[in-house]
Amino acid sequence: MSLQCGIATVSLSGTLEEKLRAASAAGFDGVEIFENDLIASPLRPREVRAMLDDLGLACMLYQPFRDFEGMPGAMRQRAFDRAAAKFDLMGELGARHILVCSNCSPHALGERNRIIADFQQLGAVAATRDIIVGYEALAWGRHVFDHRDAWAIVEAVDHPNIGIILDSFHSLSRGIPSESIRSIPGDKIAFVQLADAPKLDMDLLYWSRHFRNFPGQGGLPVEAYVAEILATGYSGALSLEIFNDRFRGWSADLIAADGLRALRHVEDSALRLLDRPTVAPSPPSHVRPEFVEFAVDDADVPALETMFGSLGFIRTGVHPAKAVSRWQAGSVNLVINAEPHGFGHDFHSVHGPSICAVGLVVPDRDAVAARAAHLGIRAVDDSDAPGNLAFPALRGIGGSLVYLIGEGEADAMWAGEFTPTGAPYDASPFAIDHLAAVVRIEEYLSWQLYWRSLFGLQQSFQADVIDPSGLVLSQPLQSPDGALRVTLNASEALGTLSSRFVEHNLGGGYQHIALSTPDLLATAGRMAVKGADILPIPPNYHDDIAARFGLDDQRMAALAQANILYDADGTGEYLQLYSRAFRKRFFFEFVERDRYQGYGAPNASIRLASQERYKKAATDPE
Ligand SMILES: O=C(O)c1ccc(O)c(O)c1
Ligand SMILES: [Mg+2]
Repeated sequence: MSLQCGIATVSLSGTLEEKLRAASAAGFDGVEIFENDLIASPLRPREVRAMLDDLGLACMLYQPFRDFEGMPGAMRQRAFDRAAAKFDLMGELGARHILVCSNCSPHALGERNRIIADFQQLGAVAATRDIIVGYEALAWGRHVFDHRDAWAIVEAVDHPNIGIILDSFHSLSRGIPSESIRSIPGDKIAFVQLADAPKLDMDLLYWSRHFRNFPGQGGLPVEAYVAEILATGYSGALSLEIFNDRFRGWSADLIAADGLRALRHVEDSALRLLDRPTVAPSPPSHVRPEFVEFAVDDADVPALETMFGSLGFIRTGVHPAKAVSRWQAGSVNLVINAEPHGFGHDFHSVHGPSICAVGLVVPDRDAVAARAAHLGIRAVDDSDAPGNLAFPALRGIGGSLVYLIGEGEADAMWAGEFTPTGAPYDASPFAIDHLAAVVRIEEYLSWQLYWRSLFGLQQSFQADVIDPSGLVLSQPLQSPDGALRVTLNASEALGTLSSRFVEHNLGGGYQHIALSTPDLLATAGRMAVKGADILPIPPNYHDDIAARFGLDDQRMAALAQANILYDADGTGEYLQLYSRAFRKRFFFEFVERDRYQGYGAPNASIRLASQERYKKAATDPE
């Protein structure tokens, strides 16, 4: 079962025409016409209707109609006159449903019987025009600000043309229990608007008007909210109503495509909560990284091999016919792709030396591919696939690829692609801890939705990191068992390392790979012997750590000498060491994680300041 999908025009950037085209191109069934978008448009309502018909979009809702119920004296008649004018307009527009949001006017009377009587009278007018009026409790309404009160009113009104409109933001921002929806019969729900939002402690109106985002991009329990709505038997549309400053400043087409993905995802999750059949396979129960592929050219290969070797990797395989090699340490596989043709080459031409693909192991790769298709995530077909890896690949961050490898298929893949070098294999005991990507600020929420909807990753708290040149946002995402961790970083400030990366790379991409090791001091010692190029950390930092955590002098001296960063979260400890970047692009982090759940956020600004010192180093090749 799938409900119709809608989006409010206020969610998208551009003119009304651009908004409608974007909604149609993304595959929505209809739109909510937001009044301001219509008022500001040169198109007359009939022309909008014609355009909607051409685009195959329904006009699902006209909204908002403000300050209607409980108006005193002459203002009451004005409210009814305004309503009649809007009903006329709806006739031209082809809209059957209108949203009346709870009154915010200081003049509004909170008298319940008056409010009920007003809606009964409005229902009578609406009935003559076959219009359905939905009453929405704004979280900041003057007298009605809770959907339970709105429902009590609608129930008492008891008119077939008056229903309730549920908007997840208004309910969930106030922490109203979603179970309260159970008492509403599905056919009294006139319409459903969905929005998520980051958890912020903020004035409700400001939070709603600037920070809403798509379900699956924020921190509100929208899935359970939708499950309660579906359980009522509601059969109308699910529609996105997002007020977000970044959405207003970004491509309507990209935002609309994300919106449809978000709706499909939230409906799928809600059906799963209800144990009902769904259209798409579930997110994989387990996902872990198997390899990271680097696109370089011939000239880069010696330097990259020197870097990998100095960090403790060993070349264990070479492709029999291609300039492709496999490097291993512990369970980590790195692939160097310097082929003069194919995907890696094309990627390098655009982005320079960079990470062009990651390989992820999942229990059932066809199921993940089918889920991706349902979510509108593009698969890369065989003809443009790099090399001849016989695995489905999906479009990933910055145009890189995500290879899907079935559980138990990796060994055959390596054996089929690479001739072993026979190099003695006593490499460092590394495992991939996390993949750190940097994306444009406008795409920051988009990539969160990608990882959450497709792979079921969960978000933890966003860190605000201070780069010497501005603020960087960092959002960790991880699979429920912690086997795949991704951090997404983005910055509005032009000079930050994140922004410089996006600029040099011509778009987002993976900036560093964090590898875990059971003994970071020993690892650092081995790297020092091999001449690894490590990011120096200033002594002031270690003086502070010594004072803050009371570590003993000997241990502190060893960490300082090895340029290791330290953090503790009350449960466990986290040690971090960074390589210098390769050609100012990507770098490695090495971590020792002892029951610690975070990513060393307090150290990020120290690391960024240390990297900043190399920003303009004259000796660097780029
Ligand atoms: O912010 C507002 O005023 C507003 C208007 C209409 C809505 O449906 C809504 O949820 C909020
Ligand atoms: Mg709303």
